[in-house]
Amino acid sequence: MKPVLQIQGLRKSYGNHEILKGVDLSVNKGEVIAVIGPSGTGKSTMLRCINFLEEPTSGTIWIGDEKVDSLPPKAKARTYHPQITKLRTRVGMVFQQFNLWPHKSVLENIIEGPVLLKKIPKEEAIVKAKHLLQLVKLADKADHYPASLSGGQQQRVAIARSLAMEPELMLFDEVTSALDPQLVGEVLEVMTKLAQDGMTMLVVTHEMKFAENVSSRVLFMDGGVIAEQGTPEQVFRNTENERTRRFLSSAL
Ligand SMILES: Nc1ncnc2c1ncn2[C@@H]1O[C@H](COP(=O)(O)OP(=O)(O)OP(=O)(O)O)[C@@H](O)[C@H]1O
Repeated sequence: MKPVLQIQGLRKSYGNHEILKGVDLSVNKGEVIAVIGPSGTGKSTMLRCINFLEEPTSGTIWIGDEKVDSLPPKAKARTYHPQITKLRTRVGMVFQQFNLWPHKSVLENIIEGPVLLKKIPKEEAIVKAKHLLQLVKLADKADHYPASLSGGQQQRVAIARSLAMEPELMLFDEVTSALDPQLVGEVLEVMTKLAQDGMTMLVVTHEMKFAENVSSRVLFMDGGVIAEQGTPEQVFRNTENERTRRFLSSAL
C-alpha cells in the first residue's frame, strides 16, 4: 500500500537561514509518529511544509498519490486555490493556539469546514459533529461559545473540527504547550484514543510520556534533519546517539 505521507530531500530556508536540511520520511497508514527535539530545529516547519502552510525550498512531499509541490505557488495559496483546499481536507492540522471562530458556537465551528469546503449537507454535518463531540467528551457543549470554555476544552473542539473533514493524516503541533498543566491530560487522552482507533498521526510534542507510551515511532530532529528514528523503546531506552541522549536527559 502507498504510504500516506512521503517526504524526500525536504529543505526549507528563510533568507540565508536553512532550517530544514534534507528530511526524508515515509509514514504508513495507522502509524503514530512522535516528533521530538530541541527548540528551533525545524519540527514545526516540517509540519507546516506538509500542509503547504510553508512552501518548501526544495524536495518532494506526497500525500498519497498527490505531490504537494505541484501545487500553485504560495502567493496563490492564500486565495483558497481548489487544489490547496483539497490538500487541507486530506491533511488536518491542530496548532498550539486553538484558532476557533469566537463568534460561532462549538457546533458551528465544527460543521463550517464540511459544509463550506466539502459541500456536505448541513443536517448530515451536524449529526457527524455531535458524534465527534462525544469522542472528545464535549457532547454537552455544542451550543457554547469558545470564550466560555477552558483551554483544554477549546483544544478538544479544535481536534473535533479537524476530524470533521475526515482527514487521512493528522498533524499536531505542540497542541498542549499553551495549556495549564492540569488541562494537558484531557487533550492527550483524546489523542491517545485517536491513535488507538487507527488515525495516522504526526505529533510534534514536548510530552515525552506521550511519545514513549503512545507513538509507534519516534523521530528525533536536531539541526534540521532527522538525527535518529526508531521505536519508543529504541529511542528512549537504547539510543546510541549522543545528541538524543543529551536531549532526553534534559527533557525527561
Ligand atoms: N516565517 C519564518 N521566518 C523566519 N524564520 C522562521 C520562520 N518560521 C520559523 N522560523 C525559524 O525557523 C527555526 C525553526 O523553527 P521551528 O518552529 O520549525 O522549530 P521547532 O523545532 O518547531 O521549535 P519549537 O520546539 O521551539 O517550536 C527557528 O529558528 C525559527 O525562528
